[in-house]
Amino acid sequence: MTTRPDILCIGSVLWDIIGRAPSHMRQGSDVPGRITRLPGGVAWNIAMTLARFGLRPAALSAIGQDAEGDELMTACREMGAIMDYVYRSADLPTDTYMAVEGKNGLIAAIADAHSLEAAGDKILAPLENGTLGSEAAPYGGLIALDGNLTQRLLDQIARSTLFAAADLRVAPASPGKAERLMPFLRHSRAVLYVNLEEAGTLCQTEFSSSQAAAEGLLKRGAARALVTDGGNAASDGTADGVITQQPPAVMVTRVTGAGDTFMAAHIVAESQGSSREEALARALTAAAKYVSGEHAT
Ligand SMILES: Nc1ncnc2c1ncn2[C@@H]1O[C@H](COP(=O)(O)OP(=O)(O)O)[C@@H](O)[C@H]1O
Ligand SMILES: O=c1[nH]cc([C@@H]2O[C@H](COP(=O)(O)O)[C@@H](O)[C@H]2O)c(=O)[nH]1
Repeated sequence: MTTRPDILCIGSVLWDIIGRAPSHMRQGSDVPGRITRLPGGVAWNIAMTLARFGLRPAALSAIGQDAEGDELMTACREMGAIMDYVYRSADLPTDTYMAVEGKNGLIAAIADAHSLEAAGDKILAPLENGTLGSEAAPYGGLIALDGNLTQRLLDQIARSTLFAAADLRVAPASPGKAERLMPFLRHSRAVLYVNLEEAGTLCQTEFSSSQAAAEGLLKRGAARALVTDGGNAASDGTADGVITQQPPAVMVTRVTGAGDTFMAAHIVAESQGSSREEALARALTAAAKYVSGEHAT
């Protein structure tokens, strides 16, 4: 029997193919380096971070029935996620993300999430067919949703009765995909996790602080917004008001994944009954430890 998940992570679970070179790179560079492959996708990254904090995540995604898909399923299971609810497509290939990083940081990346997009609402079947929920008895637990899904499906989710009882936590997949989360601005219960740039994209403006961004998102109709701003103060805005806290000052050794760490730590804190102030402080502490290289993975 499958263990009951603590949280569903809906969105991209794919292979990350990352090329890293120790030299400074620019367009057209052809240099020696290392190429690695590991499970990725925003939903997966959130799932793994949640698992690190002690929750048992289940993924809802589309993975091909190809050899890459079989290997991905095995790798994800070995890392502790429940993969039984994943939609395995017979005719769609397993998705891939490819990035090139030089000494001077990320040079470029391409996210090929076409199979997830093509699978559409098939990935949500377990929430409808009674496996995890149904129209009559919607899933009532935590859900982390990533913005790799199509605008159309995100729109459908925002209005669906299948999600009416869920504690929905939403994150954009990349700054370029932030506007796909627009349907959740007027959603009565969704919690948005965005950085300052993504908040600006959603509100079609530029914000100078997380507090202003949280207020802006609330004004546009968001029920709740958590806004981070790197080493600057982060905010949690609800109808009850905006709480703002300064992250601990740390020596930064890595920033990729800081937003996922913040979100996962915040969800875990609230699932353990923390107040809004406490949850924000715990998320900032976890993200500070992460960027300073303390939980190196
Ligand atoms: N330079 C930094 N100094 C201290 N904390 C940081 C720094 N960069 C990120 N963090 C921590 O990580 C959180 C998320 O970072 P941010 O860069 O806003 O998210 P994203 O990775 O989504 O762009 C911040 O709220 C903060 O707690
Ligand atoms: O459009 C997308 N871009 C990036 C990702 C995922 O985000 C991570 C890289 O994000 P960042 O560049 O923020 O480190 C990778 O795991 C990648 O698979 C994704 O799911 N969708």
